[in-house]
Amino acid sequence: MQSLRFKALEGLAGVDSTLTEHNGKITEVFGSNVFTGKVVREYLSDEAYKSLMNSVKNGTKLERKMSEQIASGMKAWAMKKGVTHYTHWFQPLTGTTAEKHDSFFTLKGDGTALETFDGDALVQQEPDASSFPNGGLRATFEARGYTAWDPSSPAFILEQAYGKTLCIPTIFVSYTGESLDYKAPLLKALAAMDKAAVDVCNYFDKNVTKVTGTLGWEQEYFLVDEGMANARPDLIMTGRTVVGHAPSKGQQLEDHYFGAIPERAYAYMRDFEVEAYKLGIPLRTRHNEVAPSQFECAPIFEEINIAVDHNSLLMDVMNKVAKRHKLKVLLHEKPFAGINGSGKHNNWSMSTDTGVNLLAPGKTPKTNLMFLTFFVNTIKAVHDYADLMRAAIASPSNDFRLGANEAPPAIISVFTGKYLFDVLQEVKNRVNNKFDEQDEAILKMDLHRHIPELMLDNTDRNRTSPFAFTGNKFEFRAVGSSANCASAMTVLNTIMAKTLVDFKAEVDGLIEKGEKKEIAIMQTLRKYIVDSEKILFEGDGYSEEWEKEAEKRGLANVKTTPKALDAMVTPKATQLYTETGVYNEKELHARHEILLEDYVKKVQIEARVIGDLATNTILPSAISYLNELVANINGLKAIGLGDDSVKAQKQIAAKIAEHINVISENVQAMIEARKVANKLTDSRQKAIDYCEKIKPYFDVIRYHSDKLEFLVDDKKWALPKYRELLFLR
Ligand SMILES: NC(=O)CC[C@H](N)C(=O)O
Repeated sequence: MQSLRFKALEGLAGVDSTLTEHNGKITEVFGSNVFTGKVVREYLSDEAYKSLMNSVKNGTKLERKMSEQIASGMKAWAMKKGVTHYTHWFQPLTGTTAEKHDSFFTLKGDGTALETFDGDALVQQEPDASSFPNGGLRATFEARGYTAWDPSSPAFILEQAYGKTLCIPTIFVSYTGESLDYKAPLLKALAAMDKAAVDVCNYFDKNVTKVTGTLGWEQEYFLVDEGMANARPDLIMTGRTVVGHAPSKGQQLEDHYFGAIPERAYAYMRDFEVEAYKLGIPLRTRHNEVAPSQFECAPIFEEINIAVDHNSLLMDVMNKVAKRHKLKVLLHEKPFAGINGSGKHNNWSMSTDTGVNLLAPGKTPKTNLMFLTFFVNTIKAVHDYADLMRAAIASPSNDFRLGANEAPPAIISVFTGKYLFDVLQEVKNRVNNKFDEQDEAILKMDLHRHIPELMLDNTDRNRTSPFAFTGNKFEFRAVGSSANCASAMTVLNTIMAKTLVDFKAEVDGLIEKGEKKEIAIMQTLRKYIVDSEKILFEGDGYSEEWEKEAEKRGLANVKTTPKALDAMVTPKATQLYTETGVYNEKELHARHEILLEDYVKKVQIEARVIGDLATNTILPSAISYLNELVANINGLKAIGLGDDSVKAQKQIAAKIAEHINVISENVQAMIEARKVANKLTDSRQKAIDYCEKIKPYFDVIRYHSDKLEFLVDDKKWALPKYRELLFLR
């Protein structure tokens, strides 16, 4: 029987990349499936509209009467668009989105069939949630979980080939109120940051009443022909290739980055973009990324909560649309060894309701000082809680990516660019005890005039930095491509909230002692710069010198997830999260537990896939070729040829036999190691065991398998090769 690999290779030629989707203006479709803007006005009474807007802006609870009206408006809108079902749409800790559809259809007591959707159904639902990760928060016998409407993220309609569903973004909490999803803590972190930042803004501008966190993510991904992906059980089961000999040509010619987009990928992009536009996801850019078959898309930045929802939604849409194009989209951080992995760089900033981006250098001395305040506080926050930033991006898949191929290392540092680095030094050197308001120069530092220099730093930005300032925002580059941005954003906004609260307390303290406000701010900023400057790093994050230097500076370099997660449950983290109200202690421990379990399960699945592939795919190919060689060697000898004539074949046969042995032994040893690890009851210890005792087998098995791939007759190799996966489309 022909192997799937060769069927897939044959099938490739028949792929049609014609573009059939919407080709008109984006504005014609943008937001057409979202209950927002004009349609909300159209379908709601003035009263309901006002109370909804108020709830969106200030997080106030909606009166029951209002939610009835809103539900009825939403239903009318959705039904006009052909929707039959609705669902609460949420983001449990599985890493994917969740939906459970209910129809509008109902039967009344007298048998009348009606379509209904009331306020209760809008506001709260009780999905049977026993099977979501909960880290011990709920026993299965009391597994009730609630989804509750988040009015700040608009409802939308998901279109599938056979129907349309009204989706209501919700948070997901346990019966006892603990959060079980990504969104609930994120909303709390954003509220904490808002309050703390407004208080600090008011030093400079009394009119500021709200500060919103903003996020612009960049989604990197790979595209592989579906037929070929189907012939790689590792890609299907784990999202990455666990074996694969390096292709002769990889990314060394640097010819893919920003190159002409291949027709098939382009058709796919256009198609998912249109779907995204309908959902109000403001995609703006698309391009080829560095690795062959790697691409990126990015939207215009949005309010964090919405941006997070949009990214989760887009990942779903990308998966679905890929099917139509007979493609498989890989969102894994490192689908292919040896070439670039995929990140989801999170561009983060904060902006005021007076229209000021707090991380953009201002035009006047006053706004400059405000910029400097938020800039330095961010650096201080990252310095003080670098371990939590590391934990926020920890996942088994991101572990493969960090530290190579333009992905930052595990050491958390901040890149400011030379100009601002010098400004910080200047503040440090000039703001001393004698510093007073006479020192005009420093208070009136004209950062705005230096924007060209800032921009230069920005374009020259450091690709090895996990957290880089890029002119008017920070780019958290360490976030992985498959991650839910909420993890990174919850941490960042929480640590920002806490740092700003402490900052304000210090400044107020100085003011109470009679210090002038600007001087008090400057002095506190100087202190913060001194306290946190060891986190600043402008050089090559991959270099050995940096590893050594970072160690000298006392910066952590935690390379693996199980240990990186320790940071979540330290007394310092507990204090941070309880003080800011983002997690209570129970929730924190549950989350830690969930992430450890997730680690174990994912590494366990990989180990199984590697064992399976080695045993029933790789070794049989090698043995079959070995049989041919042996037959040939015997045949040559039988016709009277001497040892010399079979020399090369004997060498090849010996090598193949050796690789077969090593693989087989290691698969066996890995299974034994798993049995030991599986008996451990402590999740942390189990995760560490999986990381340190089981994962090392992956590399050994892979090494020998890749050698076999090189030696064995190409026709006998069942798994599509890197050169095919990466270059044929
Ligand atoms: N050019 C780039 O920004 C590459 C980034 C890289 N793919 C990463 O893993 O983050």
